[in-house]
Amino acid sequence: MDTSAIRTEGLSKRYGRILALDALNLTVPAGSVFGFLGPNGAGKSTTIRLLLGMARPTAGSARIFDTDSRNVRVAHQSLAYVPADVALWPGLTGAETLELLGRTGPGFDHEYRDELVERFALDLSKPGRTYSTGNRQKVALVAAFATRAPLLVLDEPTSGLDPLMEREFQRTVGQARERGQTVFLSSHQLAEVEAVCDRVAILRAGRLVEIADVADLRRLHRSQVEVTFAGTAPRLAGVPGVETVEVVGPARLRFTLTGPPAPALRALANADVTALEVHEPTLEEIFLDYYNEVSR
Ligand SMILES: Nc1ncnc2c1ncn2[C@@H]1O[C@H](COP(=O)(O)OP(=O)(O)OP(=O)(O)O)[C@@H](O)[C@H]1O
Repeated sequence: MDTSAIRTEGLSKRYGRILALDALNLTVPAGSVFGFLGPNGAGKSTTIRLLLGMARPTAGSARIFDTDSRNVRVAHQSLAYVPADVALWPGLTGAETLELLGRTGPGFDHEYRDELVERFALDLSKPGRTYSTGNRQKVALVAAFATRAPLLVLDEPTSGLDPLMEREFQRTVGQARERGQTVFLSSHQLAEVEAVCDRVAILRAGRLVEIADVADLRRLHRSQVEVTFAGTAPRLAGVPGVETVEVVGPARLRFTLTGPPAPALRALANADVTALEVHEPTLEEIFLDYYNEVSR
């Protein structure tokens, strides 16, 4: 039995002359919270459509647990999906909508659903046509999280939520992780991905440019280091990983550090360092680095 919730092999999709997705190899371990990032047009929604069996791959394949994603009837017994643009039935109330979605999904935890309705401050008595974008998103989120689906596929699920609700969303993702559910989260909100995801994939122009644990990504990318010293300045020229050394005060230097810090630490150990500050890059800085690098 495969322990991945999602596994794609050479997954490709062509729309006429546009290669929207180019041989994607992606493994999402079961039980992980996985971020799926990329600028507009990178191929995120195309990937999600292929995973859901809503589009057919031009080449390659995708599996949801042990089922080919084209086998929609079986694959959807293990997943719940929140689309980027949630459309609700205009004439059904929120309560009726949740009832309906509960019956079509892979099972429903009614008690948890009621708790989520409270936490997301949802008024279920109104008809769908009166819900704002954010409230439609909340209905879809509650419906998805209240299933016992082993895999939740969320496509930009919080773009319409206010900061309080965003916090509630993050808490709910944490609870899904505790239950052992897998969360696949496509998002433009990098702080959100940073807060909830264990692992991320970065897509650009249909290609995977990075896939790594969030902690490793931070470690491998540029950190800003500030050193205060007494006496002679540490000699940092030519030290592997050290770049753009700047003097920022009479006894203070700043430099960027990429990769393992050992060579820089050895160089600093030879000086009388009185203070050391390391600023690790945010996911946003890392993302912009990738984006600028490949668009240059
Ligand atoms: N049905 C379609 N017909 C033709 N081209 C398409 C179709 N769907 C997507 N594309 C193209 O495929 C590429 C990837 O689009 P996709 O919607 O997957 O990107 P995305 O990463 O989801 O972007 P966004 O962040 O803006 O939602 C784009 O160049 C897009 O124009």
